[in-house]
Amino acid sequence: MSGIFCSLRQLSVTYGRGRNSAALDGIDLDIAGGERLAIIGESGSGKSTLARALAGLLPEGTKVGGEMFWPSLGHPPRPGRDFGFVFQDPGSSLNPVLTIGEQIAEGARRHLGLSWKQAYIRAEELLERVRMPQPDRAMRAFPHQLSGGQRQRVAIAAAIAARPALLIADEATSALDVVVQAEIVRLLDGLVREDGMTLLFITHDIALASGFVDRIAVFRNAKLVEAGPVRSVLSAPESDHTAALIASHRDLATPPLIAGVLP
Ligand SMILES: Nc1ncnc2c1ncn2[C@@H]1O[C@H](COP(=O)(O)OP(=O)(O)OP(=O)(O)O)[C@@H](O)[C@H]1O
Ligand code: NI
Repeated sequence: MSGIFCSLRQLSVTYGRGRNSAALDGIDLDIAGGERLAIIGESGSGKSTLARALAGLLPEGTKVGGEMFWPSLGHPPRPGRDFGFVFQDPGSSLNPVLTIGEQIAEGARRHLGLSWKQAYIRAEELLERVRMPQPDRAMRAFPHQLSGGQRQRVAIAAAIAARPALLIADEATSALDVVVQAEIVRLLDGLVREDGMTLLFITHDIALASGFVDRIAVFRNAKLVEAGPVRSVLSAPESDHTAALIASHRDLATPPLIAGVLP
């Protein structure tokens, strides 16, 4: 897939009641179909607000200005169908009283029009794709019986069950230890490549993102500071803020990371 997947023009978002400062202010950004785009920024810079705006998940009473275009979809994305969301805490997206199999199958059944039987077969295939150990047993397990990394694999399987065009990972690896973090990043990278999905990888960790994304967009105080290919942002950042973010990760300067940590 290529071409523009989504165009933002002067997108502004102000949450309702008692807030007069914008959470996003005049954002111009194009997202190409099939690209892996990292959204980087400090806490409160507006990263999750951008994800919610794209997904149409802003709370009621939020003021939205500017325009959003979806040239290839032709309509705003439908939750669960056109995009999948993976959050920091899979506990919040997984239902504690449903088996892993039930929750993954539900999305496939509803959005792809499969029978329960077909949906269960697809759910087990998805658990294999996210490299869940013993997928047949995992189908019958409940979320609390899994480790944090395994729950995140399940959340990813559920997010891609309906073959979305866009996958949004919002701090999806932040709660995991570095080894599991690297595994989940490698998994996401493989899945979006295989399926030609567009990936929005939201993180405060520029080093982690730089290892596998195509482009980086840096946010600060509701504004887009700069956006560009990983190499140019890392080697010649336009803003002092980006330079400072890079400087705080000395290991970013080492060639293996720039060349990609993922062989
Ligand atoms: N539901 C909400 N109602 C009111 N204000 C909100 C709401 N959600 C976020 N904000 C405010 O909007 C601004 C941007 O928040 P946002 O969650 O987008 O930042 P972020 O970059 O994702 O931060 P973090 O890295 O901590 O997740 C912040 O000032 C935040 O307090
Ligand atoms: Ni956030």
